[in-house]
Amino acid sequence: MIRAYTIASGKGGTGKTTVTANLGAALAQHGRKTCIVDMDMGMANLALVLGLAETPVTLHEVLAGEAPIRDAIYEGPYGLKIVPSGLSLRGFQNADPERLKDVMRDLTERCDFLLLDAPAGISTDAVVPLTMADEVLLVVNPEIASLVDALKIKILTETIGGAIGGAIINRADGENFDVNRKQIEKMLGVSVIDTIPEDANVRRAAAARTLVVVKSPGSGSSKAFRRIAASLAGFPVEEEPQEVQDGFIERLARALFRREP
Ligand SMILES: Nc1ncnc2c1ncn2[C@@H]1O[C@H](COP(=O)(O)OP(=O)(O)OP(=O)(O)O)[C@@H](O)[C@H]1O
Repeated sequence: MIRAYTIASGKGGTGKTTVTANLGAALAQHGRKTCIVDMDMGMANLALVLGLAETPVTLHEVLAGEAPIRDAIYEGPYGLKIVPSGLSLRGFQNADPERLKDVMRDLTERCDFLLLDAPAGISTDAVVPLTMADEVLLVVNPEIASLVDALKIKILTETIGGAIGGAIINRADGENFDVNRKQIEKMLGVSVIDTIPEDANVRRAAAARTLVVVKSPGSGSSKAFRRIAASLAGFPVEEEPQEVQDGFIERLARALFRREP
């Protein structure tokens, strides 16, 4: 059975795109056919985070009726399927709702898991994805401003008939919490699925146009992404992941060009 999740937050910059991409890759790594869709028509970050160089056809062209959805599906790590968005301020406002339904139906036929990366805020573009998935997952930072905005999204989702599947705390920085897990659960009235630590490896991976679960599988954030994937898909969590080994070419290049200090 296909499971569709919308990853939302309310406040911008909490880590929705990071969570969508890494969770998608962690599911794909476990053999789950997974498709992630960038529904943030204004920001279109997913392709950048995944290092996709050329995306001539995007969700934007598909919704405009200029291309079939299959032309807007690109392949990422572990066979993860990615539908990027176009840079357009028009967003869904002019999109034909029937076409959007067809696109989603087509995607659900191609995968076991569908993850939708929703835009921040409560514009039309942000509201549409809240109604489309089985469950909305709220990505929050452990700070009051993020929680207040997440609460607005929760209320909005429930008002329009959607369901909240839980919250994911991202960028939890050691002791540096405004609010702890229990307080977050009380304030939002939803359970916290897991906590992803603040992790410099996330930014290093982003700078290298790749994902932390690919580049640094042993890092704290990667472990959290795999735990969340395991809980969504119901497979056991691997405690000791294998670090990705450099390929032969990388090792050869290092051996040949190593400079002594
Ligand atoms: N756990 C983490 N540790 C360190 N840095 C992180 C973490 N999660 C996200 N980041 C960084 O925070 C920034 C914002 O993340 P991201 O783009 O995923 O947020 P977003 O909620 O999708 O933003 P927007 O609202 O603009 O779409 C990025 O630079 C990302 O690398």
